[in-house]
Amino acid sequence: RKQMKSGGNRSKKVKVWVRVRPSQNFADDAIKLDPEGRSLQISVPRPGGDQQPQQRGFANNQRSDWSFRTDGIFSNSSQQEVYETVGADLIESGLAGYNGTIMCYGQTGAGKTFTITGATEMFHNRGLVPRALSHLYKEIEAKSDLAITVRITYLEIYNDTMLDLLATMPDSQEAGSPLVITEENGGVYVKGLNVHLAQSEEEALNLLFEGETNRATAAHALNKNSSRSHTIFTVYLETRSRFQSNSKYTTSKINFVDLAGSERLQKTLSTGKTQQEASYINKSLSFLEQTVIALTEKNRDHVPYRQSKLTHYLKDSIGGGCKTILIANIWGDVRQLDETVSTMRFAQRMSCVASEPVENQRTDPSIMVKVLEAEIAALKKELAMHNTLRFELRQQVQRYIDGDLDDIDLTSIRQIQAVFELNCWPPSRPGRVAATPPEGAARSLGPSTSGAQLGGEAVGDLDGRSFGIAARSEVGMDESGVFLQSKRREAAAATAASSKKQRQHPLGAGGGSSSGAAAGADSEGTLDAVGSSDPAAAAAARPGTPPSRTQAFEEFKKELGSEIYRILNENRTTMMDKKKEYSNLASQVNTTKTEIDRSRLRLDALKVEREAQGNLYTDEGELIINEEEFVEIKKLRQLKESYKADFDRLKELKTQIHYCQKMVDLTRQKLIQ
Ligand SMILES: Nc1ncnc2c1ncn2[C@@H]1O[C@H](COP(=O)(O)OP(=O)(O)OP(=O)(O)O)[C@@H](O)[C@H]1O
Repeated sequence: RKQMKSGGNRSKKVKVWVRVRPSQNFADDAIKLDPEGRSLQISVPRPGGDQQPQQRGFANNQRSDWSFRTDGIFSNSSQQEVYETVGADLIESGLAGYNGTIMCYGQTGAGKTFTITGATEMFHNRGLVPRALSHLYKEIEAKSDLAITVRITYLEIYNDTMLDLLATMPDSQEAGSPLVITEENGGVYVKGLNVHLAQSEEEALNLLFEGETNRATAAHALNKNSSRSHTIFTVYLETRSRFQSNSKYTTSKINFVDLAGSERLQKTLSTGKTQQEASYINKSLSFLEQTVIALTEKNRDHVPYRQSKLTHYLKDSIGGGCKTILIANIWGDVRQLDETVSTMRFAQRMSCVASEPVENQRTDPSIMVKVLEAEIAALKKELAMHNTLRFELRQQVQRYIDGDLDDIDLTSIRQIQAVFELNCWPPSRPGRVAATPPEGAARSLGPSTSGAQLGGEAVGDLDGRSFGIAARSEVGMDESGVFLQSKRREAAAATAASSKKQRQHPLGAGGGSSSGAAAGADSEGTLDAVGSSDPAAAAAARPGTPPSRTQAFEEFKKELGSEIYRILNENRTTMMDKKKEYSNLASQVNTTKTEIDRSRLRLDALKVEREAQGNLYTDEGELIINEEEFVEIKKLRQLKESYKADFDRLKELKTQIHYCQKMVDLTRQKLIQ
C-alpha cells in the first residue's frame, strides 16, 4: 500500500479538498472514502486479474493500493456546503487584503465547472463564483466604514492563447493587440485584459454570465458540455477607510480557476478540433504539474512558470503569499479509476506546496501628501498665532514699563513664559513684577531653555512646576492636534469620483493600457456538440459532412434538447416561484408600511392626549406612560423589525430573480445554438 501523505505542517501548505461526483456506478469496492479521517483509499485490480487493461485502465502497474490524505472530502455535499467550507473564507480574507485562489482540477466530466460556476444548472446548484459574489456584496454593505472597490476580469486560455471573455461587454475596449502577461511588483496581470468595475452584485453577475456565454465548450463522449479551455474569473478588491486622512489601504485578488479536464482520447472519442483542443489541454496540465513539482522541491531555484500561459498567469496564485485551495474533482465511476488516481496524485503534490498568505497593505502617496500638506498648513497657522501673541505681549510689557499699564493681563502659563522670553524683561519699574520666580526653579530649567533665564536669574512658573520648552510644546501639540482633526475631516469630504471603466492595472498601479483582446470563443465549438456522444453522429457533425437539418434536429432533441428543455423548465419554474414570493412579499411589505404609518399616527395622538393631561414622572425622573401607549410602542417596534426583515428578503429575492433570468436566457440561448 502506497501511503501518500500531505506535507508536514498543514497550516502553511496549499489546502486540498476532494469533491466526488455522484455516480450510479460508483466503484464501492475500489474507492473507500473516509470523510471523518479525511482520507481516501483506492484499490486498483492488479495486472493479470480478470479484467482487461482498458477496463482497469490503470497505467501504473507497480501499485495497486493507494492511500491519500486530504484536508477534507466533499461527498454528496451541497453547493452551499462547499461554498461555506472553502469559499467564504477567501472572500473574508480578500477583504482583509489577502490574495486567494480556488482551483478545480480533475478529469473531464468530474464536476469542475459545476463546482466553480454551476452555470446553466438550477438556481440552488449555482456554484462558488455566484455565491462568492453574493457574500462579497453583503459584506460590503455591512462594512459601511470602508470604501471597497470591486473590479473583475474573466480570462480564458484556449489552445495556449489568452482571450478576454468580457471583450463583448459594451464598455470594453475594442480588441486590438494580443493579451500579454506582465509582472509588476511581484504581481502578475494581463496587459490588454478589460478590467470592469462592478458596483453591485447584479453588475458582477452580468459579467459572469457574459463570460459564460463566450467560453469555449464542446461535447464528447464523457461530457456533453465540456470546457475546452481554462478559465480564470478574478475579483480584485481594494479596501480603503472612508476617512481620507488614512493613507493605508489593502488590495487583493481572488482567482476562481476552472481548469479544462484532462482526457484520454480513447475514452472521450474526440476527433478533429476537439482532439486538437484535448492535446493542448493535456499539455498545459502537464506543465502545471511540472510547475507544482518544482515548487515542492527543496533548493530548487528555477520554477518553469513561463512554459505555458496558464502557469505564467498563476505564478503569484499557487501557494507562496496566496491562500490557495485546490479542489480535486473525482468521478468515482468504476471506469474512471485510473483518472481518479492520477487526479489524487496531482492533488497530493499540490498539498506539499508552501502557502503563507501575506497581507497586501499599501500607502496612497497622494493621500499622504495631502495629510502632510494639512499638517504644514496647521503648523504655519500656529506659528503665525504664536508671533501675534508675542507681538501683543511685547506691546503690553512696553506699556507696563512705560507706566501706561498697571498690570499685564496674563491668563496662561504660556503667556507668562512668553513674557520671560521677551528681551525687554525685567522691567525697570521696581516693585511691579507680576510673576516672581520661585526659588529653585533654576534647577528645573535645562540648558536648552534659552530665554528662560534673564539677567542671570532663573525663572519658573507660578505653581512650582518648571515650564521649559517641553511643557510649551505639549500645549502646542494638543492644539495642533485638534486643528488637524478638523482639517482631516475637511479632506475626507473631498473624495474623488472614480471612473467606471478601468483600463489600467487592476490594483491601480498603472500600466495595462494597451487595447483589449480578440473577442470570445469560437462558435463552432458548440456546433460540434450536436449529437457527438454517438460516434456516427459525431462523424456526421465533422466539417465537410454536415447532417441534414431534420436529422440534426432529431439528434439534438434526443441527445441534448430534452435535457436542456428540462433545465430550462426548472429554471423557469424556480424563477416564477421566486417572482411569486417577491410579489407576495412586496404586498406584505406595503401592508406593514401602512400599519407602521397608522401606528405612528396613533402614538402621536396618544402623546398629545397624555401631554394635555399633564406628563407624570417616576421618582427617578422617567416618564410614565399608560398601557395603551406602551402596547402601541411595542407594536410599532415589532412592525419595524418585520418591515426590515421583509425588505432585506425582497432585496435578496430581486438579485436571485435576476440570476434566474440570466440562467433562463443562457439555457434558451443554448437551445437555439
Ligand atoms: N457534485 C455534483 N452533483 C451533481 N452533478 C454533478 C456534480 N458534479 C458534476 N455533475 C454533473 O456532471 C456533469 C459534468 O460536470 P462538469 O461539466 O462540471 O465537468 P467538468 O469537470 O467541468 O468537465 P470538463 O473538464 O469536460 O469541462 C454536469 O452535467 C454536472 O451537472
